[in-house]
Amino acid sequence: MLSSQIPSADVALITAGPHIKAVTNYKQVSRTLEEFDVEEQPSSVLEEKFPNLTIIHSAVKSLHTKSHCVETADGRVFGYKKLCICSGARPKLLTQDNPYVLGIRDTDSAQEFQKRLSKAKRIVIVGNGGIALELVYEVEGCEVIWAVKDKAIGNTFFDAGAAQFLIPSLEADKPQAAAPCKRPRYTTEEAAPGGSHTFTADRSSQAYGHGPTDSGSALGPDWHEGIALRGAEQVSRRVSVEYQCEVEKIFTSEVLHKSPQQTLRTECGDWPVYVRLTNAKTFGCDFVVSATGVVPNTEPFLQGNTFVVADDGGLQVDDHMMTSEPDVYAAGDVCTACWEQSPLWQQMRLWTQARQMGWYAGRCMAAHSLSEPVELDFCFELFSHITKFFNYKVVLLGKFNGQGLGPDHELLVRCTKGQEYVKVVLSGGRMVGAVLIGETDLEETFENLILNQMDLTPYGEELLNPDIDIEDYFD
Ligand SMILES: Cc1cc2nc3c(=O)[nH]c(=O)nc-3n(C[C@H](O)[C@H](O)[C@H](O)COP(=O)(O)OP(=O)(O)OC[C@H]3O[C@@H](n4cnc5c(N)ncnc54)[C@H](O)[C@@H]3O)c2cc1C
Ligand SMILES: NC(=O)C1=CN([C@@H]2O[C@H](COP(=O)(O)OP(=O)(O)OC[C@H]3O[C@@H](n4cnc5c(N)ncnc54)[C@H](OP(=O)(O)O)[C@@H]3O)[C@@H](O)[C@H]2O)C=CC1
Repeated sequence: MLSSQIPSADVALITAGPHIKAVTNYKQVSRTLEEFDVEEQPSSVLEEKFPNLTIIHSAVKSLHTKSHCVETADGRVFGYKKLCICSGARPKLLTQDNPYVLGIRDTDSAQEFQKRLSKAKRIVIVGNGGIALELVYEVEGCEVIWAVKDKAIGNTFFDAGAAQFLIPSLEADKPQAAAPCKRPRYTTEEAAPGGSHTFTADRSSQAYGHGPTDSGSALGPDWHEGIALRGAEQVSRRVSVEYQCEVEKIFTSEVLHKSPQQTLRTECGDWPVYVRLTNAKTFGCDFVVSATGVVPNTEPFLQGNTFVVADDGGLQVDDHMMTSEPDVYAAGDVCTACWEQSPLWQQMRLWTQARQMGWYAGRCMAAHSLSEPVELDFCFELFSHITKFFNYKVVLLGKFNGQGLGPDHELLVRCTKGQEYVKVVLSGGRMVGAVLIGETDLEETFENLILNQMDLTPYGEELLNPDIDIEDYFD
């Protein structure tokens, strides 16, 4: 964005990763919903496209905001007039430095996971967000114990109703793989080697590194397509969900050998590692996946500077994506949006928002350099996200889980088992959010209804009457 907005300026992209990921096949689905692919491209492709762009492959070691320069791991120093920090985030692991606890973020950590999984008979997945939802559905040939803090699955994206709709998909066989995704996989130079419910259906373990040099880009959508997520057993999918519990303790078999708890070993079998949950159950397993959220990658930038950091560890940015340090902007997972937000938008660390923030930060940097005014982009008016869980298309709009609305809201739900789940959040008779699972075709109409804040009281429950073509009606 920056390169195209000010062709006369020298723009440098400094990255610790070996590849550049570029947005391709961008499609504006509706006013705020968008879909796009992300492809790895050689630096030369971007540099040819933008003659004013230079790509530097080295990690930033330190930032000196007073003297306006950054130092890279290979000892070079680059001065800047304006800087945007887009260093992403890393997994917030349950415990650091435990060789049996893995996080998944980038290509290397995904490959390490795949390698360890290929020899595993049982794994424990902790967390109830995006990565856990993807893994429990995709992993085959290995028993999965899924420990979630909540009463229902997928708390970061869904309410209990949607979770109920999705759960039968864990029991059923996966549909035959669709046509292979045309998008190039996220590969490095070497190709990747090939109350409880039960549903049957060498790099070191610090698989995710913490230093700036070993942090690659986050994987993003479809990362598991084209890589086999298969364990060592002949079973298909077998997931047991342990609800409303957290991890109390993780200990290895050596600890068990030395402890007087031999009975535990007899009960749980002989495993490399054991996880004790707060529901008093202990599971032995081959390894644990900590899918417990992310923490912004701010370290190399903080030392010696006076950034204001938000409670979640992100660099605070204002409505021009500016941090508290002069001439320093931030975008994507590393930042925390601290402007007065639209009542229908919230930050979530997602690919879509990273693209939108990066794009808008580029516009702001260019406008400020040219002393031009710039207004907060329209994309921050309404939260919108399209994704896929359990092979269903999922669209989330606005306050899709009634976030921040308190008890003062109403829900309308329409559900056809195995086909669609539609939930609308109404506040004062106006639509403020929606969850659409399946091919509902309602996203554009609902987006409009949310944006125009029309009083829907007269329609009542008819709003979700499947016999009314609501799209036609509101057109
Ligand atoms: C497994 C997985 C699946 C996901 N699936 C989805 C999905 O389906 N939909 C969705 O919307 N989002 C998804 N996400 C989230 C999405 O990938 C992130 O929100 C998004 O990539 C954030 O973009 P970013 O540019 O801020 O950070 P990143 O993509 O993490 O990029 C940060 C970049 O900064 C570089 N870097 C870090 N530190 C330094 C340094 N000191 N010096 C130089 N360079 C540095 C890194 O090498 C990297 O290239 C997923 C994430 C994961 C981990
Ligand atoms: N399709 C998509 O859109 C996908 C998006 N992503 C994104 O990638 C990033 C990483 O994904 P992920 O790691 O799943 O993060 P998420 O933020 O999606 O989910 C983290 C989950 O872990 C829970 N949690 C946090 N700490 C603990 C703990 N100590 N014990 C047990 N549970 C805990 C959280 O609960 P609580 O919320 O109560 O804190 C939450 O349920 C996120 O930004 C996510 O949005 C990832 C995969 C797919």
